[in-house]
Amino acid sequence: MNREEFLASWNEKFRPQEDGAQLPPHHHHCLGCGPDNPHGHHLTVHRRGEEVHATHIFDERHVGAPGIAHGGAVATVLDDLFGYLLYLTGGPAVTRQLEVLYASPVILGTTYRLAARVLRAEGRKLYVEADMRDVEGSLVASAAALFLSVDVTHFDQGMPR
Ligand SMILES: CCCCCCCCCC(=O)SCCNC(=O)CCNC(=O)[C@H](O)C(C)(C)COP(=O)(O)OP(=O)(O)OC[C@H]1O[C@@H](n2cnc3c(N)ncnc32)[C@H](O)[C@@H]1OP(=O)(O)O
Repeated sequence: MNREEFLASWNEKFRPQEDGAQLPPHHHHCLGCGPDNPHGHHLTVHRRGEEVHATHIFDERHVGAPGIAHGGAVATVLDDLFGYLLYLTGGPAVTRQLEVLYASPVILGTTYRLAARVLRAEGRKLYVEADMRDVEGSLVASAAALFLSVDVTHFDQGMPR
């Protein structure tokens, strides 16, 4: 994606989102949610009140130990889900610090439910937390992160020169 395409989608992404709405992917090749990334998780995320929710099944592309999702893949999904809270807070931010607690192995081919929320905002700082549960409601992973809001020019650093 070039700078012009990225900026063109900016206002559309950060418009107010109704409760229950499916939220837009960060961009089409995003590892967490981009529909056109063949290696990606293709997360589909909805607003539920002041939270964002997703359902996810890890597959063989995400394997760590046999039959079990790689911890980095789990962190990717949690980090990307945090990125959806930005549609509720209204502007871009990036992960400064991410902590993941792995409570149980995440089994490939199994459905998990994820939810994330903002704990508090202090100036540019956004403190967020998320949990991932199996369909019975048992916690399998949780995460806490600090996001820092950035200006759109932050993303110039990754644009082709
Ligand atoms: C289309 C939307 C795009 C969104 C996509 C979301 C995708 C999912 C999320 C991601 O994967 S984001 C990608 C991974 N993250 C990055 O690439 C970020 C890389 N890091 C940076 O670019 C810079 O470190 C960053 C912009 C985050 C911050 O640099 P700054 O120079 O702007 O911040 P600075 O170091 O001055 O810190 C700002 C404030 O935060 C404070 N701070 C920093 N780290 C802290 C910490 N760990 N705990 C508490 N406070 C902290 C710091 O003390 C300071 O406080 P004060 O304003 O009060 O002085």
